[in-house]
Amino acid sequence: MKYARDSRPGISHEKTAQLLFEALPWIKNLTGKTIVIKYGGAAMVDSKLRDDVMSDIVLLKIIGVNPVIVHGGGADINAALKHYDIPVEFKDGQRVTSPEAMEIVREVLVGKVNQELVAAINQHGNLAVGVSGADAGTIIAEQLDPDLGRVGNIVRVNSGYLESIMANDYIPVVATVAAGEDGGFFNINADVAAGHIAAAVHAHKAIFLTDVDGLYEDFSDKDSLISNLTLAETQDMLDKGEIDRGMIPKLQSCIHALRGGVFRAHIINGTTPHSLLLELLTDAGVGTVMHSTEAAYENDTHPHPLGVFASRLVENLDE
Ligand SMILES: Nc1ncnc2c1ncn2[C@@H]1O[C@H](COP(=O)(O)OP(=O)(O)O)[C@@H](O)[C@H]1O
Ligand SMILES: CC(=O)N[C@@H](CCC(=O)OP(=O)(O)O)C(=O)O
Repeated sequence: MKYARDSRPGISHEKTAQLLFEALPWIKNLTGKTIVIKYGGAAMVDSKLRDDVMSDIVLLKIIGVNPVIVHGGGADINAALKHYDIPVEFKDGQRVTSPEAMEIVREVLVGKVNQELVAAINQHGNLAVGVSGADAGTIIAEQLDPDLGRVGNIVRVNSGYLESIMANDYIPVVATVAAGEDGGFFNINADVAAGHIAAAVHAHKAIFLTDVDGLYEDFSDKDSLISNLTLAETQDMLDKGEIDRGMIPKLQSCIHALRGGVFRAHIINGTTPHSLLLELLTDAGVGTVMHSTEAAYENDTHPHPLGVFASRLVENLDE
């Protein structure tokens, strides 16, 4: 015999139902669309969090979204380089990559992080396929700058392999090692790769999961989190030179993606539990959204106070 379940502590059945219902227009809008999710090393703080992020991506897949995961692993690469006594150095968010460091980058990104993410997803059913950017010439690169060593500038993305994986209903998980035009491998910043891949697969959205809540106008002022930006405003932020560290390639990639046809780019905190679901399936949203066009900017009501779901629902169902 079982007794009736209590509702969740502090949340009434009505509120739970309301929150579930709120997701409906967002699900309707996202079903069938491709979304590129960049999962950065800064948000891979532990295996529990990583597994939660992968579960959220499985949920998105089940509701009909086509996710493409492009992952980093900068923190793991740093640890491995230190282990082998190889210097760790960055310039404008790009790792200075000697040929011996490139070997470690491949081992960590393709051999470790990629397989761990694939395994985490496949616990929910065999949905994920691991891909190195060098596979099927998916990412082709040339040397970006001799001072950066084996860091690649993306020459082109051949999206056919990724598209065939999605067409067969699998989730591609991409490690950002590129095939070099010189026959070697190149290290590609995962933000940069995500922006190029998003444009190449005609993604509806590109979402960057990191360890901060989004883009701050002034990173030292925690009250300056920006919720919405136009493409021009995003470019302005970069041009002003006030952004530094890992945020530079992220913004450059958002701009690349938006100019390449992606509708919206988001930066959200991957260390906040279920931030992907909160950003994609609730009215309130949680991070920074950059819009490809003025119309996209004008039409967005993010962040919304909870409670506008009803008008949003009617609006979306009428489309
Ligand atoms: N204006 C800014 N707003 C938000 N983050 C910023 C800003 N300027 C610099 N950053 C830095 O960018 C970092 C995110 O980039 P990074 O460390 O490369 O993360 P990931 O591994 O997720 O790519 C943040 O932790 C923060 O220190
Ligand atoms: C050229 C370059 O900087 N490549 C990056 C690739 C991994 C990455 O981008 O990882 P995150 O997303 O965790 O930062 C690196 O070597 O760290």
